[in-house]
Amino acid sequence: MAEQRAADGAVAVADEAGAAARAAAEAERQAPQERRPTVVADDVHIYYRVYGGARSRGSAANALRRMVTRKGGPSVRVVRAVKGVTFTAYRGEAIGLIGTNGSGKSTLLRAVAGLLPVEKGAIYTDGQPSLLGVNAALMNDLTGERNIALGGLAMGMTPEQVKARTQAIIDFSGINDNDDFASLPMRTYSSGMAARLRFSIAAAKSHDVLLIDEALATGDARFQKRSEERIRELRKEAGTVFLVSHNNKSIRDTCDRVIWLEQGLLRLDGPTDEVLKEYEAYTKAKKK
Ligand SMILES: Nc1ncnc2c1ncn2[C@@H]1O[C@H](COP(=O)(O)OP(=O)(O)OP(=O)(O)O)[C@@H](O)[C@H]1O
Repeated sequence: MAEQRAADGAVAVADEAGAAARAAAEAERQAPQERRPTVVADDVHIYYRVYGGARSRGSAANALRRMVTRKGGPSVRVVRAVKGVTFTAYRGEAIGLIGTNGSGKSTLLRAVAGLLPVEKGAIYTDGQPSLLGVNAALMNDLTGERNIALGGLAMGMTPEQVKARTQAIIDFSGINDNDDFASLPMRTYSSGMAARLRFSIAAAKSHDVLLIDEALATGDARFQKRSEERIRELRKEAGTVFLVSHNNKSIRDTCDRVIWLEQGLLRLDGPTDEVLKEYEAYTKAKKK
């Protein structure tokens, strides 16, 4: 009997422990999904160094003087493109990056993608960020189909996955709407068609962190709508999307949070409507 009670007690304890473990697992499953950081930028500074660009040193006479006197090295001018930006991006967020020309948006995006080093501070990412810019490298002499294969493989798809998705990518891009352009070299595409193909290749895969630079601005209205829908889907697939754009409507339709950069500084970071309201007032005042 005593043994039976002990056994019952053990079962009860095991049940309790099991319930607690299940509750903890459930809490862990829910909580991190809601607020799991994917990109942390900690006081990020990014500088460009332009060689031969220093003021008052560029003339031929100055170069000759330096050669004769053997004084002074090659002149270097430092452009401080991003100056101490801090933010945390979470899983499931779509974040718009806005700011006037030269404010540092593309630079910050390239640094998040790991394509530019940071001078000071640090960027931490969970997962592999993929940058989709209008300049994303595809081969002009290869056909659209070959570029889809190359792009897909470069993003880590298997050859089978590439094969299975090629038609869907062509259809999404709309490059074959008027003729069979997929079998022609990319140099025969208009800039809008090429940008659409780049977007379609990148959007064919779900990304941990997808970085989009102005891609939506290049397509026509129908393609913009399709790509906005796809961005919403990518968000649901649990990634984080960053979108650099001068098109406030695209930002409004796609993003729930906006980071506003101005002259390399983070000016505002918050809900889309609030930040865009301030930004629109700022750009209006600047125009006057
Ligand atoms: N390769 C480079 N070498 C030197 N300076 C650069 C280089 N690329 C950008 N910059 C400078 O860095 C600053 C930020 O440029 P960036 O392209 O990040 O701005 P942006 O906000 O994306 O601008 P836009 O809206 O015009 O695309 C600018 O002052 C620009 O002149």
